[in-house]
Amino acid sequence: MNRRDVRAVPVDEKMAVTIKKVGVIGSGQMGNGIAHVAALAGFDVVLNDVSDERLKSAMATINGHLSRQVAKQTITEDARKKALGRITTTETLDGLADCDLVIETAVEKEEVKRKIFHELCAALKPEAIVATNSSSISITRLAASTDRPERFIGIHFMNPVPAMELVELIRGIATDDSTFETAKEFVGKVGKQIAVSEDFPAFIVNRILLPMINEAIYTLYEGVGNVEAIDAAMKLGAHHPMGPLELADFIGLDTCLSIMQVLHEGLADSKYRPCPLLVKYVEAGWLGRKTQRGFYDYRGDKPVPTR
Ligand SMILES: CC(=O)CC(=O)SCCNC(=O)CCNC(=O)[C@H](O)C(C)(C)COP(=O)(O)OP(=O)(O)OC[C@H]1O[C@@H](n2cnc3c(N)ncnc32)[C@H](O)[C@@H]1OP(=O)(O)O
Ligand SMILES: NC(=O)C1=CN([C@@H]2O[C@H](COP(=O)(O)OP(=O)(O)OC[C@H]3O[C@@H](n4cnc5c(N)ncnc54)[C@H](OP(=O)(O)O)[C@@H]3O)[C@@H](O)[C@H]2O)C=CC1
Repeated sequence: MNRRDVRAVPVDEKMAVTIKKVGVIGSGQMGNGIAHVAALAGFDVVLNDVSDERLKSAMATINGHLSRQVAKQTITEDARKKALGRITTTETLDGLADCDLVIETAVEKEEVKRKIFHELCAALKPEAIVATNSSSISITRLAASTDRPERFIGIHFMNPVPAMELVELIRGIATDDSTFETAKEFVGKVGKQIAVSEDFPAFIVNRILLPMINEAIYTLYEGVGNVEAIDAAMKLGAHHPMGPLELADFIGLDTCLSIMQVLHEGLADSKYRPCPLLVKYVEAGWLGRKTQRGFYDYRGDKPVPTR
């Protein structure tokens, strides 16, 4: 049977799912953003994280971003209130039991994600779809840690979620057509465009973007330019909206390093070697904006370069 024949097999109607309730695991910048756009689009959202403190701060952040949209008149005050009202929070994966789609957005560490999927699947109904927002990790490998590889998919949002138009969709080797179509419909409903990527390390956007950021860090490491010069060069000389070092701080230096490690290991090519300076910043706990320090120090009134 060739691939076309496999795709022609009708899906089991009993297993088809209509997405009404969306679970989001991890309330960091991506989880907040996905909860935000899904709630605005009318989905009920359950946001999960490991502590209540994190969840409270996430709800405040989401409200802040929604309020900014009200101030800019991109949404109404009524839409803000309704969206916030659609989001509930939970500290346990059991709290996601009645979700139709769960999107995992915890840290970019394979062992953390595998553990989450193992626990999550035990709580979920069999027809529910499980997705990961991973930036780089093999969808096929993550799917294999679940009880439903055919109902598992990569739904990769970009940061900041409310502002970026693109979502990458990545099928694992076992992802079935109905899961792909349901994910595609969901992405359309939250107002984003899709790019379909094959399941290779870091997919499309990060395969191209992260080596550029890593090269910018090498440029800093080798003393070709300082932080200010490198960012100004790429903003003014290549019309990037953010300089590569500012963008690395925005993404999170831990996430940048994890993506480079996945590229380096997965493609076994020395051109993806993470810059030792990136490793040093992560080892220092200087992870960028989220820890107030990275290539810039954000503790004062305005960001100050750290090199
Ligand atoms: C690592 C991965 O796996 C993949 C990735 O995501 S890689 C990262 C991809 N992202 C980028 O490259 C971002 C590059 N930067 C940009 O495009 C722009 O600097 C930016 C959109 C972030 C901000 O643009 P700007 O013109 O300076 O800001 P501003 O006018 O204030 O904001 C534009 C919109 O973004 C929203 N926004 C900005 N920052 C935000 C944030 N942190 N969270 C949520 N929304 C945000 C604003 O609310 C605004 O929304 P509306 O259009 O609804 O009003
Ligand atoms: N940053 C970016 O630009 C993008 C990131 N991504 C991907 O999205 C995912 C999340 O990234 P991002 O939001 O930036 O990361 P953050 O570090 O901002 O947030 C991760 C969140 O997940 C929480 N968390 C950790 N372990 C668990 C767990 N076991 N259960 C529930 N929550 C958990 C963290 O809590 P605590 O801090 O307490 O550990 C934190 O609140 C990663 O896979 C990343 O690669 C995708 C696109 C863009």
